[in-house]
Amino acid sequence: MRERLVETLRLHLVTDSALCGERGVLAVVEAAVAGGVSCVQLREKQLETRAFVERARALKAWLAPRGVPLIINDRVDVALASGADGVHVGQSDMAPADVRRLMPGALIGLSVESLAQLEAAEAAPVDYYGVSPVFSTATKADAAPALGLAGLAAIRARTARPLVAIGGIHAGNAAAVLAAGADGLAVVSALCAAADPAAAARLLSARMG
Ligand SMILES: Cc1ncc(COP(=O)(O)OP(=O)(O)O)c(N)n1
Ligand SMILES: Cc1ncsc1CCOP(=O)(O)O
Ligand SMILES: [Mg+2]
Repeated sequence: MRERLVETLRLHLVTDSALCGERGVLAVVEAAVAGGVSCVQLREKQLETRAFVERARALKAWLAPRGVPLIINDRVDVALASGADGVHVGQSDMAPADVRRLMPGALIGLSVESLAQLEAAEAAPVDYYGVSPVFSTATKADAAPALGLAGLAAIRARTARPLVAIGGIHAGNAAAVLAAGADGLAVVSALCAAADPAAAARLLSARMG
């Protein structure tokens, strides 16, 4: 069961519509999945609710027949309305226990930015942690200070739960992040800003061994 979950979380595309540009989010998702992405998180910070639900439904309709789960960032209402597979919440978003009550069978991720947060998170009903951010990143302006590989390793040493590393990850450092204890990698700019997201996903997958 854990192995199956880890396989699902292995290479996680987190979308950014500005970085996807005129190609659109769906086209970038399609290319990234063709290149080996195993899970997609739809992250929309500006979109109005109705458009967010419509985009989520369109992604879900394309991803479901391909067996790739769709996770919604922040918004349980959007996840429920679109039939998404899961929700990713951070430390100030809806509490995981409330997400679990609303979506009992969902895949739930929680961001962990420090050892203190990890200690509190261990009692939460979640499936994986987003270890955030491993490296500094321009993609998220309000990200916590970077943990570095040593910070990731310290979290690895204190939990058996699956860890998805995020923040500044690309083909050049993917192997080192896995070696420090991550089970999966989540990337935004390395895929959404790539000229060829399918080739970028293939390269990342190859570097992950
Ligand atoms: C896999 C993964 N890990 C961490 C995050 C960050 O979530 P959060 O801290 O809630 O910040 P926002 O993404 O909402 O800006 C994530 N999205 N995915
Ligand atoms: C959403 C998010 N959460 C923590 S860092 C981050 C952004 C990661 O973006 P990138 O992969 O471009 O560094
Ligand atoms: Mg959030």
